[in-house]
Amino acid sequence: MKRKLLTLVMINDGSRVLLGYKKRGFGAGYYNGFGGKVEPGETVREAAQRELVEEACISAQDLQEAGVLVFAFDDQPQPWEVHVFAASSYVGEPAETDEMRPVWFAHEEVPFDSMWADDPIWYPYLLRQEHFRGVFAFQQTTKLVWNTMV
Ligand SMILES: CN1CCN(c2cc(NC3CC3)nc(N)n2)CC1
Repeated sequence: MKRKLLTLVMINDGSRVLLGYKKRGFGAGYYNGFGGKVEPGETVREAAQRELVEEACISAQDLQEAGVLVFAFDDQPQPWEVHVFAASSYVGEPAETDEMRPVWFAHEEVPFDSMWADDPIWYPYLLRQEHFRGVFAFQQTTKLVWNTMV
């Protein structure tokens, strides 16, 4: 089955991670990395870079593939395939946009209670810079019901 391709960029400077407070739309009220849809005619990597500029006004210099997250929802047939990238250096200064308010968090202070339920499961791999692949099933797109990290 064709999957919906999405991107997520995590800026990790080794001791802190830059998260965006989502001000509206899907996931509003949660902290997350920066990302969005892959448009026709662009690669996943190009889409990741574009969304980072649009949402946080910075351009990553050392974007690396960090992992892939697949989400199956019980209220929609098409699974999501989220390509997660990590970067430690960027050009520009993180700035608030209509979508996102950028905030730095120490690795030990990541606000998981204001984030998607899958995040605590894969962040440890991200912070240890180990490539991860996870498959998640969500009920009513809010309650994580099952997960396997492969
Ligand atoms: C533009 N994308 C949307 C999806 N997204 C997600 C999703 C997610 N869980 C899924 C149950 C929703 N968990 C994180 N951390 N990010 C990344 C950005």
